[in-house]
Amino acid sequence: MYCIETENLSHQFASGKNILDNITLQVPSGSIYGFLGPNGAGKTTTLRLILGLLKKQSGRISIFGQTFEKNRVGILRKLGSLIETPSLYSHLTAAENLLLLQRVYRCPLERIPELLQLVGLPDTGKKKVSQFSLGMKQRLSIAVALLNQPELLILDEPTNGLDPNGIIEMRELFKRLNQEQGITILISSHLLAEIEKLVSHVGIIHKGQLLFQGTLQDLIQKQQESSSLKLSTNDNARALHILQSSYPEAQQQNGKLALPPLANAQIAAVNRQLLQHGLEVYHLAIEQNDLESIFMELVNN
Ligand SMILES: Nc1ncnc2c1ncn2[C@@H]1O[C@H](COP(=O)(O)OP(=O)(O)OP(=O)(O)O)[C@@H](O)[C@H]1O
Repeated sequence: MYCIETENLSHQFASGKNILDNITLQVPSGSIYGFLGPNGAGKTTTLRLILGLLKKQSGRISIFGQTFEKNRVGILRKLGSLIETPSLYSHLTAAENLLLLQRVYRCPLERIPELLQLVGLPDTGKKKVSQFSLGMKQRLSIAVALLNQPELLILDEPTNGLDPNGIIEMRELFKRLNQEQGITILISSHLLAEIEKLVSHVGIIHKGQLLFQGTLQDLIQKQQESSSLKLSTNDNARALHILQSSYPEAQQQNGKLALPPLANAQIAAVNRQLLQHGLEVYHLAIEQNDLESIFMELVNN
């Protein structure tokens, strides 16, 4: 069952250009779904449409199995979000900010110190939000998003402005919320490396088109399929000529020769063949693209 499902979601701003083109997003219940794409890809626009912050032009959006337009209030009650700049009262403290919303949501008062502890802001006391760093504001905004005990969290680049330690802490927090409280999390980022240790599912968007959607495992599978046997010798041009008789797909790549991934016996045969032709083999190894290069490959094609 999908917690969020969009079907053929398209969007244009005044320029008339399609910013989103038939996006069919499927976020499984209980997942941590990484929504990835470079700057300007259309991530925020998609998330704003899902949250009803932008008026939908075409396509279908369902959340918790319900059509968004028909069940807006019920859906929003079970959802927490952090989109773009957090809206906080800068002349109030962290606890005062939460207190205001605690009254709106009518949740227990004890939830405030609990949440401040959870997001790593237990000691800000009388400090006003105007004196907070960007990272502290991000943490407080996450506390705000968690106040109504949501079943679904939608977070747009939530680690923006955090230092490396803060990023790790946030990642741990999101993991805990997912594992211990079963909260489904949709999180956007332009850096795969930042979320690959966190997510169970990935969607990759570029220029308004969804280029890939699947489990992280599916993406890793893609990575393994794109591995290659790399070698270098004292005369790569001659080695290439020799190898192309058995492997026509062999090619030069960044100063090395690249062949499809081979089994050990075939690798040994390649080595023997080159030695028999009097070549010196300096390097012979299977190299895997890292996930980041798979992402860049998808985006650049
Ligand atoms: N209100 C708007 N009016 C016109 N164009 C807009 C508006 N909002 C976004 N865009 C354009 O839509 C495209 C997608 O923007 P969006 O903010 O959704 O991308 P993004 O993937 O979230 O990027 P980033 O990581 O930089 O936030 C961009 O080309 C942007 O300039």
